[in-house]
Amino acid sequence: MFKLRRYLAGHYAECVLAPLFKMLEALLQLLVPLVMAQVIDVGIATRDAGYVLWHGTLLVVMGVFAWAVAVTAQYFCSKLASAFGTALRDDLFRHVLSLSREDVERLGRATLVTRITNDSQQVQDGLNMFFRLILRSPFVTFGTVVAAFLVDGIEGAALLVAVLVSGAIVMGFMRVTTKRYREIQRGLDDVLLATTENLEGVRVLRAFRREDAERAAFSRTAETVRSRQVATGDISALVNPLTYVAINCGLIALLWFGGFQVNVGNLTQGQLVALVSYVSQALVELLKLTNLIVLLSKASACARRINEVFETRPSMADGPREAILAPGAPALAFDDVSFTYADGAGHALSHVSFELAPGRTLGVIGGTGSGKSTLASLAMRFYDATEGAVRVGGTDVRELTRASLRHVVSLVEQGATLFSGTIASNLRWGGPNAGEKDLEAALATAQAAGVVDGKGGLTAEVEQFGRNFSGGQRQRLAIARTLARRPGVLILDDSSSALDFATDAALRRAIARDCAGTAVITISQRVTAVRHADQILVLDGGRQVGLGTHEELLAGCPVYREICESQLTAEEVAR
Ligand SMILES: Nc1ncnc2c1ncn2[C@@H]1O[C@H](COP(=O)(O)OP(=O)(O)OP(=O)(O)O)[C@@H](O)[C@H]1O
Repeated sequence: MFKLRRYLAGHYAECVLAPLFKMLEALLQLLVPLVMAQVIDVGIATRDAGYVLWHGTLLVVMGVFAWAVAVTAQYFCSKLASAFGTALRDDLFRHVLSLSREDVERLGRATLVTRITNDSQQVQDGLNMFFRLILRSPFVTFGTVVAAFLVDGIEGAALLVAVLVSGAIVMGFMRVTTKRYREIQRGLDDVLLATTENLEGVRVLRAFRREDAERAAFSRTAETVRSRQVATGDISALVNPLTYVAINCGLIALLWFGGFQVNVGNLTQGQLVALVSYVSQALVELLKLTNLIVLLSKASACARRINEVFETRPSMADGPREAILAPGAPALAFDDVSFTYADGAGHALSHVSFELAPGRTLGVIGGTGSGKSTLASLAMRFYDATEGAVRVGGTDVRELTRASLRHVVSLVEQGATLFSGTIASNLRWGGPNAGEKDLEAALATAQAAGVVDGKGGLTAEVEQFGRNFSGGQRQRLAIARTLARRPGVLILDDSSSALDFATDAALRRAIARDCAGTAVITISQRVTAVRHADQILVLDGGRQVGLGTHEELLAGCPVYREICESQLTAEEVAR
C-alpha cells in the first residue's frame, strides 16, 4: 500500500488534519472518566449538588465538542479517501490503456476489471479507516494504560499485559489473512470472467442449450469464492472473542486488585470506576483496531494486485516520429513479416511481403485461421512483428507514435462494436471535429444513411454495445465511424460480412469513388469482396501463397483457384 502513497499528493493537509482531529476526539474521551471520578469522589461523596451539576454540564460540553471534532475528522478522511480512490482508478485505467493487446491478454481482461473497480475500492476503504484509526486507536489504548499506571502500578501492569496479548492476536491474524484475501480476489476475477463470458455469449448459450452446464460451472466458481470467504471469515470471527477474553481477564485482575486497594484506602471508588471505564474504552478501541486490521489486510492484498498492474511495463515502446504518408513511399508495406502470438504454438503469419501505394486497393483472402486478422493487427501495431518490419509511409511502425499511426491507419474489425450514446457521438469517435455534413458524407459512403433515417436521425440513441441495431446496421455505422476520420490507410477486416451481396457491392463502389486517395485493404473470405482489388494477397496457414491480380492468381495460385471454384460458378470465375 505504501507504494500507492503518490495518490495522496496534494492532500497532505488532510493526511495530517484527519488523524489529528481523531486524536483530539480521543483526548476528550480519555478525560471523561477523570471528570467522572471527581464527580463520584467529591460531588457525590460530599453530596455537593452544585459540584455535580457543574461537572455534569462540563461533560455535556465535552460531548458536543467531541461530536464536532469527530464530524470534522470524518469529513477530512472521506475527502482524502475519495480523492485518493479517484486518482488511483484514473491512473490505473490510463496505465491499462497504455499496455499492448498482448500485455492485456497476458494479465487477463477480467482481472483488470476487478482490479480497477473492486480492488481500488477496497484500498480506498482501507485508507479511509486507516486515517480514522491509525492515531486514535493506539492513542486511546496506550493512553488508557498510561492513565491506569498513573492511578496504580499493579492495575496498569494488568491492563498492559491484556493489551499486549490482544495486539499479538491481531497481528497474528493479519499475517494469516492477507494471503487469503488475495485468493478471494483471484476468485472474484474468475466469477467476473464467467459472468462476462456468459452475458456476452448469452444467445449462443441458449441456442446450444448450455444454460444448465454453464449454470453449474458458474455455481462451482462462485462456491469456491464462498468457501474461501467462509474459511477466512471463520478466522476473523475468532479475533473479536479472543480480544474480549484477553481484555476481560485484564478487567478481572483490575477489579480483584482494585477491590483490595479500595479496601485498604490506596484507591478511591471514583478512581476504580475510572479504571474500569478505561478498560472498556481500551476494549472498544482494540475491537476497532481489529476491524482496521481486517480492512488493511484486504486493502494490502488488493494494493499488491494493483501494483502488479503498474509494474507491468508496456511491452511496446512508443516511437518518436509522427506517421505521415510521404509522397512516393508505399502507404503500407510488409517486409518479410512473421509473427507468433505469445501463447501461440507456431507462426500465425510467416514471411509476408507486399507494398500498397496510396489510393490503391489490396484484397486479403484465405481460410479461417490463415492469419488475415493478425495481418490487420500488425498494421495497427496491436502487436509487433516477430521478424521483418511493417512500414507506414516508408517508416517502420516501431519508430512512430501509436497515436499518429492510428490516425493514419484505421481498422474496422470483424465484430463491429458501438458504444452507448447517440449515433452522432459514436461517429465522432472517428472525427471529433467532424461537422454534420462530414458525418452525413461518411454515412452515405458506408451505405448507412438509411439506417440513421430509420432510427430517427443522428441524435438517435445507441444502447450499450449497440444492441438496439442489427449486425449489418452496426457494421455500416462502424465503417462510417472510421471513414469520418478520413484515414490514409483503411482496413476492412471482414467488416461487411453481415451485409447482403448488393449492399456489399454498393459499399465497395462507394469507397472506391469517395476515398480516392485512401489505400484500402479488404479482408474477406468471399472472392466477390476482393476480386476487383488491384492486388490480392492469398494466405494459407499463415503463409503467403499468392500475390497478384485476380487473373494472375487464377492462372498461378492453386489455393486461390480452389477458393474461387468453391464459391463461384465456372462462368463467374472466367468473367
Ligand atoms: N490472441 C491470440 N492468441 C493466440 N493465438 C491467436 C490469437 N489470435 C489468433 N490466434 C491464432 O493465430 C492464427 C491466425 O488467426 P487469425 O485470427 O489471424 O486468422 P483469420 O484468418 O483472421 O481467421 P478468421 O477468418 O477465422 O477470422 C490462428 O491459428 C489463431 O488460432
